[in-house]
Amino acid sequence: MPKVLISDKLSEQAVEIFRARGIDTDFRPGLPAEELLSVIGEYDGLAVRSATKVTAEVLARASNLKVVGRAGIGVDNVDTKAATEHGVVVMNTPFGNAVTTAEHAIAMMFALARQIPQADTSTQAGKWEKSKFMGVELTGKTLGLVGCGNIGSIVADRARGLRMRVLAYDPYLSEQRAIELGVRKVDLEELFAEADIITLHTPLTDSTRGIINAEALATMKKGVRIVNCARGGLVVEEDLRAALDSGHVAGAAFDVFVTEPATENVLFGHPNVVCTPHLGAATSEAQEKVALQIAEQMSDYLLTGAVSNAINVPSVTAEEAPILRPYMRLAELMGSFCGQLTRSAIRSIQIELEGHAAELNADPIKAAAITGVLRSQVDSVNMVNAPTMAHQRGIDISVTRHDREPDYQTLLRVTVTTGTRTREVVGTLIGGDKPRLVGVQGIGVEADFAPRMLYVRNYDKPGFIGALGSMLGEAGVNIATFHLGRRESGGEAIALVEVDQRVDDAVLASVKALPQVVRVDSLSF
Ligand SMILES: NC(=O)C1=CN([C@@H]2O[C@H](COP(=O)(O)OP(=O)(O)OC[C@H]3O[C@@H](n4cnc5c(N)ncnc54)[C@H](O)[C@@H]3O)[C@@H](O)[C@H]2O)C=CC1
Ligand SMILES: O=C(O)C(=O)COP(=O)(O)O
Repeated sequence: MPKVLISDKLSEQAVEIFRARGIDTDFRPGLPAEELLSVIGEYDGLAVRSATKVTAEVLARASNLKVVGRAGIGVDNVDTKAATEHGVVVMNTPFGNAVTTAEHAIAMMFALARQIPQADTSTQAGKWEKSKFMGVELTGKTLGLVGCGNIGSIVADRARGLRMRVLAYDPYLSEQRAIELGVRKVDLEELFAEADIITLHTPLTDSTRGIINAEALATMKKGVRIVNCARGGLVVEEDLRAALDSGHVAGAAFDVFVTEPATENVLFGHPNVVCTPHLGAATSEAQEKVALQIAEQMSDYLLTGAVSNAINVPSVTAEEAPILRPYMRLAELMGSFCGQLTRSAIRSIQIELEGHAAELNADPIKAAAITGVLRSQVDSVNMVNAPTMAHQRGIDISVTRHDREPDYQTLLRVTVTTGTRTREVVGTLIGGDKPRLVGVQGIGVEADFAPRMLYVRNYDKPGFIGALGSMLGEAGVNIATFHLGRRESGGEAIALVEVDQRVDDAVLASVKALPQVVRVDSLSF
C-alpha cells in the first residue's frame, strides 16, 4: 500500500480521500524541516502547500518518493530540477485557488483605494477621522496587469466589471486572447507609463525577478498603486519603500514577500502599505478544492499511473493510462533491447509509431523508450528523468508518427544510433497488451522479451543451429524457445534464443567462434 505524508496545513478532505483510496496517510502539518529529512524515506508521496521546502537534500533522502503534490499553484518551494533528476513527479493544482487569489487582489485594490485597513484601525481606536481617509474611485481608472494567465485573466474580468480600463503585459498572451478578455496587450513601458494601479500575476522566474525596481518605478505615473499577490521578489522591496517614502507611489498592497514568513519587512510601518500574510489562496472554498484535487491526482498517479497537472512529465489521463501502460512496457523493453547492445555514446534515439500506436499520446511512450535505452547505462533512470538525462547526454530524440498501414495493427520502432552503428527493433502488442518483438535490424523475427535471451547475428549457413544447440546443451543450458529470421536465403540472419539458465562468458565466446556467427549477446528483460 503506498504511503503519503501531508506536511502542510491542507484541508482534512485530502486525508479522507487518500485513505478512501487505500493510501496509508500521515497528516503532520507544520512538520519541522529536520524531521521531514529523517522521515521522508518512508513515503511514496508528499503533499505540501508553500510552507514545506522540498529541497534537493529532502529529495536525496526520499528513496521511495514518486510524487510531490502541491495543493496550490506556485511550486517555487519545490526543487523541481532535483525532483526530476530523482525521478519524482511534481504536480500542482493550477486552477483550484485562482478565483480566490484573484478576489484577494481585487480586495487589496479596494483596500488601497479606500484605505480600509487604516480607516478601520482609526475608527476602532475611537478617532472618527472622517476627513483623513479621502479615497479614489476605481471606475474609469487604468489597471495594469503584469502577467495575464489564469489569475490575471480573472482579475481582468472582475476589473472590467468595475468599469476599469485594463492593460496587460504578458509576452505569452496572444492578441486573440487579449481581445476575448477585453484587455489591451501592451509592452511593459506602456503599462508602467499609463497604469493607475499595477497588479502582478506572474511566477517568480529569472525574467520576472525584480520586474518592479527603482528604474521601473521612476517611469510610472506619480500616485500609482501597486498590488502583489503573486510572489515576493517580483518587486524590489527597498526600491518600493523609497518610492512610497518620496510620495511617488501612493500605496502598495502586498500578500507575498521576499522572505516568508515575513515577521519584519522594509515595507512594514508605512502608512500607505497594506499587508496580508500570504492569504491569497486562503478561503475555505479554495482550500477544499486544492486539497481534493491534489489528493485525487496523487492517488491516481500512485495507484494507476495517470498523470495530471505535472510540472515535469507529460500528462496521462485516467482513460489513457490503462491503454498506454502496455505500450510503455513495450517501448521500454524495445529500448532496453537496443540499450543492452550499445556500448558506446548514443547520438540519437528515434521512436516511430504506426497503426493504432500512431493515434496515442506519444510523450509517455517516448519517455519509456528512452528509459529502456538508458537503463543499461544508468541505474537511476526512470520515466520522469529519462528525457532530461538524454538531453544532458546530448542525445537527439525524435518521434515520428506514420499513417501508412503496418503489417500489424499496431507497431513501434525504436532506432538507436551511435557514432558507428544503428540498431533498430520493431515491436507490437499481441492480444492488445502482450509485448512482442517482430523485427531486428530490418529482419523479420518474432519473439517474446524473455527474462534470459541470446541474440545472435549469423549467416544463414547449414550447421549453425545444430552447433549452437550442442554447445548450449553441453554447458547445461536449456533452450526454451528458438526464433530465426533472415534477410534472404544464405544471407544475414538473426537468432533469438530464450534460455532457462545464465550463459557464461566462456560459452558465449565459443558460440561467437562458430564460423557462421558474427556476434552474440546475452540479454535480460
Ligand atoms: N498569494 C497567493 O496565495 C497565491 C499566489 N499565486 C501566484 O500567482 C502567480 C500567477 O498564478 P497563475 O495566474 O495561476 O499562473 P499562470 O501560469 O496561469 O500565469 C502566469 C502568467 O505569467 C506570464 N508570464 C511569465 N513570464 C512573464 C514575464 N516575464 N512577464 C510577464 N508575464 C509573464 C505567463 O505567460 C502566464 O500567462 C504565481 O506566481 C502563483 O504562484 C497563486 C495562487 C495563490
Ligand atoms: O498556490 C499558490 O501559489 C500560493 O501561493 C498559495 O500558497 P499557500 O498554499 O496558501 O501556502
